[in-house]
Amino acid sequence: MRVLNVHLADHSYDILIDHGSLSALGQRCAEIRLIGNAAVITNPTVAAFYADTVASSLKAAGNNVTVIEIPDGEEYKNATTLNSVYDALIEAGIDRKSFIVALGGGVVGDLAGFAAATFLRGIPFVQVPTTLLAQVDSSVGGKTAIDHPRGKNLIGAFYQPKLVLIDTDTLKTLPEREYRAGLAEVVKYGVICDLPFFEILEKECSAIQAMDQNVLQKVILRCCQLKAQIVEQDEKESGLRAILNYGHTLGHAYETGAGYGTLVHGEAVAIGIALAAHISMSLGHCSSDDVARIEALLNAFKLSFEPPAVERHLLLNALTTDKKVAGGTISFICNSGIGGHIIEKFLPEQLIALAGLEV
Ligand SMILES: NC(=O)c1ccc[n+]([C@@H]2O[C@H](COP(=O)([O-])OP(=O)(O)OC[C@H]3O[C@@H](n4cnc5c(N)ncnc54)[C@H](O)[C@@H]3O)[C@@H](O)[C@H]2O)c1
Ligand SMILES: O=C(O)C(=O)C[C@@H](O)[C@H](O)[C@H](O)COP(=O)(O)O
Ligand SMILES: [Zn+2]
Repeated sequence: MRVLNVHLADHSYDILIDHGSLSALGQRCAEIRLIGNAAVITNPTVAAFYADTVASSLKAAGNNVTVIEIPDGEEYKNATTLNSVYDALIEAGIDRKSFIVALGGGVVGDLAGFAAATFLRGIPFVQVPTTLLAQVDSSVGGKTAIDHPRGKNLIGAFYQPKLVLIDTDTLKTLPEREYRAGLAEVVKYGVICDLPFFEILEKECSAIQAMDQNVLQKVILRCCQLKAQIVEQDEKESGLRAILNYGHTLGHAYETGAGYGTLVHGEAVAIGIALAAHISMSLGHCSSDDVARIEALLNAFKLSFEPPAVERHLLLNALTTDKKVAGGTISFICNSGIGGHIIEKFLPEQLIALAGLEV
């Protein structure tokens, strides 16, 4: 098992990376004194594969377990679903000594995490991520949220989990499209802060796509390490943490503009990364060779970065609600070469023009 601690004063926690570890969840929770009533929040797709294992493990460790299913899809990461979760938590008698388990991808993790942050003004929660994207990114760092029709993750809280348990075996049932989407966030880490890691991704591209356990676990560990290092320095995104938003400014605009669920998050991020790389080049922050390498890696992971046709006003609307907007200007994350970052500021209209999306 690979173990990584996220050091955050009085709310530090472990990330446990292994294969076949789902059945030890109850024991791992008990080790950090999470025992009593557990509410497992998941969706029908994930539940069909893993809810029994998780519920049995929690019961064997002495918990009463309630499984709460929410509909599957980004289009349900909203206030209506959140309210239905609050109803189910009340119905199940969940109290402040209880805990929530988020079993699923980033949609379940973000919504269940926000439910945990707000229910009874905050109860403990554990992340059990079952997509690659959630294992390398969304389960770590404490961003929890629901979407608003006007923009992604507009209602949320910074609220850290008590534990992240990553069982890489769960990826065996993940659709290929979702696995590929997760690789976009993996590429992000290399581009913004780790050239040697980017080079490993180039070299190990086939092994990663074949889900070679050893290589895969190293990749997940490296992503979690990089994210943890950034979050430890700037938990609530007053500065540095914004670099984790590389590829997301325009990516989120496409994800929202195309309609939630049309592009999955990682696909939108791949589009955003390619656009950010071109903008970085036009500002002199990287070379055309760097852009070609970034695009080649996205291509190698079969990630399309061709932006779909989305009307300009929809992109602009989404950009104006981005959480990085302050005083009308938006902070935009550029890559500096490969492995570095620079933050620029633009008006949303300028950004559309710079990205060549005027038509
Ligand atoms: N909080 C953060 O820091 C953060 C970071 C990145 C992304 N996000 C958010 O995460 C969300 C995207 O997450 P995602 O890519 O995991 O998508 P997702 O949660 O929608 O999961 C993708 C699909 O895979 C299915 N699935 C999940 N695990 C499975 C498994 N093991 N086997 C079979 N099917 C499985 C799901 O039911 C879903 O249909 C977005 O809402 C995004 O905004 C949050
Ligand atoms: O953890 C972060 O910080 C990130 O920005 C990670 C992103 O991959 C993730 O998609 C995040 O939810 C985006 O945050 P937002 O603040 O732009 O909603
Ligand atoms: Zn993301």
